[in-house]
Amino acid sequence: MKLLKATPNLSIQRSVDGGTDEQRAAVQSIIADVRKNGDAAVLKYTEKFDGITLSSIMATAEEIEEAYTLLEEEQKEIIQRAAANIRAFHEKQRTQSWITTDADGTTLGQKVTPLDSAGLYVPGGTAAYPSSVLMNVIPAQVAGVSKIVITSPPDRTTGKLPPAVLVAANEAGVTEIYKVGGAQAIGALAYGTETIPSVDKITGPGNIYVALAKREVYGDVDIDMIAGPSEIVVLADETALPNEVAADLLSQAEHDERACAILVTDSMMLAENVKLEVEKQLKTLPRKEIAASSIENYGAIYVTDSMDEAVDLVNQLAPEHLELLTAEPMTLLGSIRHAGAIFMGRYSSEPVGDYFAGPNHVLPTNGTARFSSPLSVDDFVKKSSIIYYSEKALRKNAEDIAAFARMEGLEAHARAVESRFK
Ligand SMILES: NC(=O)c1ccc[n+]([C@@H]2O[C@H](COP(=O)([O-])OP(=O)(O)OC[C@H]3O[C@@H](n4cnc5c(N)ncnc54)[C@H](O)[C@@H]3O)[C@@H](O)[C@H]2O)c1
Ligand SMILES: N[C@H](CO)Cc1c[nH]c[nH+]1
Ligand SMILES: [Zn+2]
Repeated sequence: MKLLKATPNLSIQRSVDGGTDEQRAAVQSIIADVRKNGDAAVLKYTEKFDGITLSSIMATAEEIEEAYTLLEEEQKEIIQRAAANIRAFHEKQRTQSWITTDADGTTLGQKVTPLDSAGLYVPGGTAAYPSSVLMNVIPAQVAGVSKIVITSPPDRTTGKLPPAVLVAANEAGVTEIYKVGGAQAIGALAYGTETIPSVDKITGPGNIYVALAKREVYGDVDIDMIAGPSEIVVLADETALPNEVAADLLSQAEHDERACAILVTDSMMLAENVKLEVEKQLKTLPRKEIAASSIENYGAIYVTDSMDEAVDLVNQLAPEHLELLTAEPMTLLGSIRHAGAIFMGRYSSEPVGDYFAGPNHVLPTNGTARFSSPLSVDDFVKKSSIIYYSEKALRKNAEDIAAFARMEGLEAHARAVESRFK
């Protein structure tokens, strides 16, 4: 892991580059093919990229039933307990319609309406993500979306979805689940096939092909964000324990070879000890090749001259996950401006949020926390403005409105308002 002295104008290496020309071209051609040839194209790309011929594109009731027999009772209960926490948190995000009326009868408001349909992508190339099922489904349900479907890549050998994914979906109340991954899944959700319905919004994280495909279909449907590989920044002082810092960094490095794990600290002693700990702990991980590659290429330890400088650097990084492992994390919270989720203190290790606390784990990556937010109930609603003017209100304001219209050279606008009083 690189140990570097932080400099004021640090150029940050990002792990997402918008894909190569070849990847973009491949994604465009997959989407065009799915748009034109529907299920046949979906099946073709599933064979090509997932190495399996599907007997059914949709997960069957038998597959869902079988999944329950393959999971231990305790595992089902963990899924249920996590779901309860995630639901409780997202219930607090509900936004209400509102309306106000003033003395002359002017009534203004905002009507909140759930989206009619949402397609939730659950990644599955190198790991199964039942937690991502819950993190996508629950906010959509709390928002009141009536049609919710899931897509996720099938297992290469069985052609089925991982049992935990099927159980999480079923426990959350979704049974329309398609065994399709990658750009072909996104194309199908955007434009529909004989089997897979088109939806109004596609959410959920995925690899570069999924990300590029979401970018490609945006505008025809809505998307939540382009979520890239996982990232963690730990901001720590000399009170942090090196083994805990290293463990937290590795928790995200094991996701993906392009995941990004960074320590920012004002303590050279901590920096050196974390470096040693990362090397030691890495060796014992089952996914050590993935984590090692992530740490080698995108991992870094930055040592700053002060905590103020460290906080500036964190805001520059705008990470997906930020851990504050300092003596008094609360005192730093006000100065953190850019982070998808902020984990406070040593008992709030990042996986607490990945699985269980309740806040969403689909978060802005790649510096986009500068301007975007975690997946939430807001992603699954839209707002309409409500305008009611009484005769009295229009009389009072007609002259201003008509004059404004003429200022823009739009005579028909002015006359529309004046026509009420002719
Ligand atoms: N932000 C979050 O909440 C969150 C949660 C879980 C995972 N993740 C991230 O999601 C990503 C998951 O990636 P993944 O690959 O494991 O699963 P994935 O489901 O995103 O991608 C697998 C699919 O990619 C397609 N594909 C593979 N190679 C291809 C090629 N050469 N050409 C065209 N398509 C191809 C295949 O169709 C396959 O089904 C990781 O980066 C992980 O860090 C993020
Ligand atoms: N850390 C991931 C988001 O970047 C979410 C996740 C799912 N499972 C484990 N982790
Ligand atoms: Zn994670």
